Amino acid sequence: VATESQASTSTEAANSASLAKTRVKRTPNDFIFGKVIGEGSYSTVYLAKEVSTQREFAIKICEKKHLIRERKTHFVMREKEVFMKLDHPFFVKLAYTFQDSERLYYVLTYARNGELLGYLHKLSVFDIPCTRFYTAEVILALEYLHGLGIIHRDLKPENILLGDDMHIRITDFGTSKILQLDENGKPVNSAEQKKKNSFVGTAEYVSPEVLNNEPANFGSDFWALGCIIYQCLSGSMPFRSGNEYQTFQKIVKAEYTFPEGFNAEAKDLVSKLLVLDPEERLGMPNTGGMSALKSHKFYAGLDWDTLPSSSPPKLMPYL
Ligand SMILES: C[C@@H](Nc1nc2c(c3cc(-c4cn[nH]c4)ccc13)C(=O)N=C/C2=C\CC1CC1)C(C)(C)C
Repeated sequence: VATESQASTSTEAANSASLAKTRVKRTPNDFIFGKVIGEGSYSTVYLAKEVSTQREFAIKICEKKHLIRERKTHFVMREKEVFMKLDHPFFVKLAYTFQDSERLYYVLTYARNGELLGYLHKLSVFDIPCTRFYTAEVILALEYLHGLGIIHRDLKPENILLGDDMHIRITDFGTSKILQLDENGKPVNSAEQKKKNSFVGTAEYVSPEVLNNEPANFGSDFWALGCIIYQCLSGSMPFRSGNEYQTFQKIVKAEYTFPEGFNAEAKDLVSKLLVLDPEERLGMPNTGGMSALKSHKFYAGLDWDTLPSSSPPKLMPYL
């Protein structure tokens, strides 16, 4: 009996030790820092290698003094809150966080194949299969995100990264909004949720309602999706203009045109997303929700359920 109980205590000891190991806080010395892979508005993201495992990560570093001076602490808190909620293959994951006296460190997935935008610039436009595939992955990501009550609010090709497997990894949640949902997954209609936006997205992708200083809603992400589909197939942005003011004038009037030869099904889809009234955009409850968006003829024949495990189409330059 003694040996048995000894055995069990030693296994317990081993388990709790291994548990403790995963909980032990890392320090900057556990990593070798490499190139800067991106600058956020109050942070820098570095490529880094974990010494003990040789695994590569993206590490976001924020200066505490700068955050406090710029009153951005709530942004990093919100971002961490969002990352802790996310558990889906199409999003960058937060592996660990730690801090030293001056800085906060966020250890995140390194999306080895970089920004979708990089491929779009290299190829200038995507063909129909690639546009269908990658925008469908964005739709699945939005379905998951909105299901958690989270609005991305700054969706754009720079924030759609690509993993080793060439599936998407969406990132940059510093400016997301978390809505409280009722039992049917609908945003609760509260004063808090009607609060004005403390943030405006990137000019070319920002929605009319955000420019009119109305609260962002899930529709704001569908507007950005419309801009992204247009950009994948045309190589340019629907509301691009000489300067930001002119761009905003076009957005609030949903004033844009399609280039010659723009795919007809995609034209129909984009025209149902770039709609002034957010409630009337495809994907919103009034127009049949996510299932209506997923059954649009542009995605005819696409198997939504196997998408995350399917092999992505080759992003090929036109011959
Ligand atoms: C949009 C974002 N850009 C990026 N954010 C992240 C990357 C990332 C990687 C490349 C890349 C990889 N290979 N070549 C380029 C280019 C841009 C990246 C990554 O791997 N892992 C986590 C990231 C972000 C985590 C999130 C907390 C900020 C900004 C500019 C805000 C840094």
